[in-house]
Amino acid sequence: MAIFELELPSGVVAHSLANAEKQAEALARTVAEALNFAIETDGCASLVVSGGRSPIRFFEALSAQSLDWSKVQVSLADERWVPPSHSDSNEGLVRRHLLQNEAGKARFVGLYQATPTLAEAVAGAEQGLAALKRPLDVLVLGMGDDGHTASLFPGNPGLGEALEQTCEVACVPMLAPAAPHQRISLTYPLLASARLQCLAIQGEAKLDTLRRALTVDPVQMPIRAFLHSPLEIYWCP
Ligand SMILES: O=C1O[C@H](COP(=O)(O)O)[C@@H](O)[C@H](O)[C@H]1O
Repeated sequence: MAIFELELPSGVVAHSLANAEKQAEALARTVAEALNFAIETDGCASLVVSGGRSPIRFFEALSAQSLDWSKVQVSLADERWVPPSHSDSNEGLVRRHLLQNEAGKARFVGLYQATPTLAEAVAGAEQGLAALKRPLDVLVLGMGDDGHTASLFPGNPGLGEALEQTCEVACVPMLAPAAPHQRISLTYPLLASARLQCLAIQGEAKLDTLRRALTVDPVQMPIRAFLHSPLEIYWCP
């Protein structure tokens, strides 16, 4: 199934790239252009990226883009509640693959704190996120095979509220059903405030997930909440 066979809501743009390298380059160019535009117009820019297994090439392509990185804030759509040195840490991933060389001058707004409880870490992350330029300039989402995005996982008690446009908090605690770590996720209104919203996915299985998501409610498959204009999907086989 090619991405163009999906009946996407009007205003959702789909880019089909030949391979992961071309996907990373195309997405990095689009993101850098939007960040440069924000720096020119507002003097600074905010970028929220996702973790997981797939964004490494994109991070490396983006870190090589010509940008005044000292004027860019970088934060995360979600985090596992583990220290940055842990192999599952999204902060660690971003530090290793994006915040390198010139891009190391960007200001990182992390979500992890070494607190006794997850609730305290979420409260600390909420305070840190207050410094993030809003509305966001750029959001890059990923998507799990169950239709989760950021760490907005189906089945979590606080999910419905986190997906509401009226949700007043920037982040919430979440638990992934099949993964060991507790999580912190940004909520829908902050994520969806981004002027440029991109979803980066790879492989036919993720197109199947997307096709299913188009037929259900966001609480069943949270990516559904983002499947509207101005989303741009970057897909490769
Ligand atoms: O758990 C997560 O998974 C999703 C998807 O990751 P991928 O490696 O399959 O692309 C990711 O978007 C999210 O940030 C991450 O915490």
